[in-house]
Amino acid sequence: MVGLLDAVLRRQQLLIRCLGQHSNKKDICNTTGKMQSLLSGGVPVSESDAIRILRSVTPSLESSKHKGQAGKIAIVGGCREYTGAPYYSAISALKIGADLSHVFCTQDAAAVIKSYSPELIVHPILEESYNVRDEDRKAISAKVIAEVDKWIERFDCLVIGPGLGRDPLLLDCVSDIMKHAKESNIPMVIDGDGLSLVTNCLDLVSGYPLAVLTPNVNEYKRLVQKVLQCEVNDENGTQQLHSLAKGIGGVTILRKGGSDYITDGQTVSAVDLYGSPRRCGGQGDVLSGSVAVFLAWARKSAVVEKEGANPAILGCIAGSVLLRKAASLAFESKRRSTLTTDIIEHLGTSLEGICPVA
Ligand SMILES: NC(=O)C1=CN([C@@H]2O[C@H](COP(=O)(O)OP(=O)(O)OC[C@H]3O[C@@H](n4cnc5c(N)ncnc54)[C@H](OP(=O)(O)O)[C@@H]3O)[C@@H](O)[C@H]2O)[C@@H](O)CC1
Ligand SMILES: Nc1ncnc2c1ncn2[C@@H]1O[C@H](COP(=O)(O)OP(=O)(O)OP(=O)(O)O)[C@@H](O)[C@H]1O
Ligand SMILES: [Mg+2]
Repeated sequence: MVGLLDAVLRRQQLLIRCLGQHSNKKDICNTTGKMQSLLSGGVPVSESDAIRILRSVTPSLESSKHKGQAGKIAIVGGCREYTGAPYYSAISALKIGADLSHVFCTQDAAAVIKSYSPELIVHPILEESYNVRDEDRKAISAKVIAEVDKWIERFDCLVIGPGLGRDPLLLDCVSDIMKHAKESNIPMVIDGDGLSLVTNCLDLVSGYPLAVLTPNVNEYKRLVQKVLQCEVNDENGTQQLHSLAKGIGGVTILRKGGSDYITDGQTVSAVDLYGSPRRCGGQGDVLSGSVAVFLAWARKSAVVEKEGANPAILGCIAGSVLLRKAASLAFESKRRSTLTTDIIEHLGTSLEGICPVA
């Protein structure tokens, strides 16, 4: 993989981070067969590279391990309007192999999310403005952060934003949660309404290498406008993505779309393995939960601890590849009626196909 990255990225004078053995450019073009769909300069991750990355970060299952060692993930999201998004993200984390998955959401959302699955640990602690008198806002914010603080150090990764909504009081509380997570060195995957919060307050993530932003087309456009003060330009797409990551400062960005582009401001990788033509809502939420697990696993893997690879990049590549494999399997059987819940049902078999349990 590294040889290919070198060959293509040297043109852009980007610093390459080494992950292992490389195949050559021709092999990778043949494997993906989609070079023309990539932004110029984006480096496609071949199927064999993807498999190597997934295997390098996925931990073995051993009877000596205790509950929690395979990952404790928390989703901050879920409000009156949206209960599906935090559920998709949280259940995906469990289906991939995390041991515990928590959801911090509003009271309205909590009972609904619990009813989807007994596997999730749901904390009904967030508050929206409509439910709170002005004079109580400060006390409510303090209560929310105190509740989250009881747990935060135990988590291996937070996902901020799936179905969070845009209520100002709620977003103020989530800003505080993010500040505490940063102080405690907890990785954060930021998606959906979390990205709207971050776009309006870049300080929440800037300079934090354990932050991963996963914008869709709209979220990316708003980030580019805010940070680079220009419009999205796909003619120069790789360079623009690179500039965006640099502009925010030290975060990793996964730009979602027909191909997923991933950068930490140094390398730009592209995942364009075939997924599914169904664009049902919720696939980005599955991705956020998946990236959270793989990022948490990657931090403890030899490729990060001994070779110094960036766990955020590995987590993004692994999450993107697995989602696409699962979407492809779901589409094979469900065709036009494929839904996000069908894709979630294929996460386990997709990972088992690549990293079988010994
Ligand atoms: N079941 C649930 O609970 C789910 C809840 N979710 C939660 O919803 C919240 C808001 O997230 P979001 O993604 O809907 O908001 P945003 O990015 O503003 O997009 C809004 C509009 O942009 C457009 N549009 C989208 N893609 C486009 C494209 N490729 N190219 C062009 N246009 C495109 C499209 O507009 P339209 O086509 O309708 O005009 C779309 O409707 C957030 O909390 C999220 O987590 C979701 O996770 C889904 C499952
Ligand atoms: N045109 C496409 N072709 C193939 N795969 C795509 C395409 N667009 C998105 N995807 C895949 O779907 C995943 C989710 O991307 P999407 O742009 O739908 O996110 P989103 O809008 O945040 O989703 P959500 O509905 O969960 O909010 C991406 O990781 C990507 O792999
Ligand atoms: Mg989304």
